Amino acid sequence: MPISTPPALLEVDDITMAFGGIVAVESLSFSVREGEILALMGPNGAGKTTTFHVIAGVHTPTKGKIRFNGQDITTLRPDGRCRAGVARTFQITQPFHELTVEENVMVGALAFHRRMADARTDARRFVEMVGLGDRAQVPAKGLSTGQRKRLEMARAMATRPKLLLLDEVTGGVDQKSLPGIVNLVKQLREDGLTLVVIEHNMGVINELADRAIFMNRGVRMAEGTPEEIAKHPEVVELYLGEGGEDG
Ligand SMILES: Nc1ncnc2c1ncn2[C@@H]1O[C@H](COP(=O)(O)OP(=O)(O)OP(=O)(O)O)[C@@H](O)[C@H]1O
Repeated sequence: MPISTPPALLEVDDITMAFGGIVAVESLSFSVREGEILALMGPNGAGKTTTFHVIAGVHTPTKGKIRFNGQDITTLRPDGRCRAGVARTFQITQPFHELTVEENVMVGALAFHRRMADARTDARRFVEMVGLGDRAQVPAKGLSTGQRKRLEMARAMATRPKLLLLDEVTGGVDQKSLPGIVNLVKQLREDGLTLVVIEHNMGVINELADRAIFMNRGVRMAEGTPEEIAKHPEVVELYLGEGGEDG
C-alpha cells in the first residue's frame, strides 16, 4: 500500500511584500506539511522575518496568498490567525519584564481561556513543559537568554497552535544550553506540532529540519534537505565567511 503524504498545513503562494520601493520578499512560494519542521535560512536582510510577519498577519502581502489548514488567511488579522492555530516567537524576546514567568505565559493562555484560574493552570503546565518550573514565580527580567527563549515558546504554546514559527530560537543561547532548546523543539514536533524555524546554526538545522529554504534578497535561492542546502555555493560562502578559521 502506498504511504500517503500528509496534507499541507501551510501554503505560501507567490508572496511579494514591498515597503515602498523596498521589496523584502519577492514571489515566494512554499508549503509545510503537517508534522514537518522547515528551516528558513539566509543572510541578514534576506526576508526571513518579513515572511514570518506575513504568515502571522503583521503584514498583508502586496501580492500572493497564505492558506492555513485549508483556509485563506491572507487578510486575517493576527488575533484571528492565532485563533486559527498560528503562533510565533520573536528574534528579540519581549516578555513583560515585571510579570512573573507564569503570568507571562498566562497572557498566551488567555487567548484560549476566559477564566483566569484556567489560564493559570494551563500556564503552569506549559511553564513546566519548557523546563522553567523552578522559575515560575520569578519576574521575567531575571531570566537568561536561553530561559527567555523557553518562556517565548511556553507563551506561544499556551495559545494551542497547530503551527509554531520560531524566530532564531537558538540565537544568543550559550553552547551549554543549546542541546536543551533543540530537544525541546524536537519534543514539540513529537507532540504533533508543525514548525517553521528561522535558524542560522547549520548544526541545529541538520539536527532539526526535514527541509530547508535558503533565501537571499527576498528570493528563494534553494530548497532541499539540510544536506543538499549545505552544498549550495552561497550557503558555503556565507557559512565559511562567518565561521571560517582562516578568513
Ligand atoms: N517595515 C519595513 N519597512 C521597510 N523595510 C523593511 C521593513 N521590514 C523589513 N524591511 C526590509 O526588508 C528587508 C528584509 O528584512 P527582514 O527583516 O525580513 O530580513 P531577515 O532575513 O529577517 O534579516 P535578519 O536575519 O537580519 O533578521 C530588509 O532590507 C529590511 O530592511
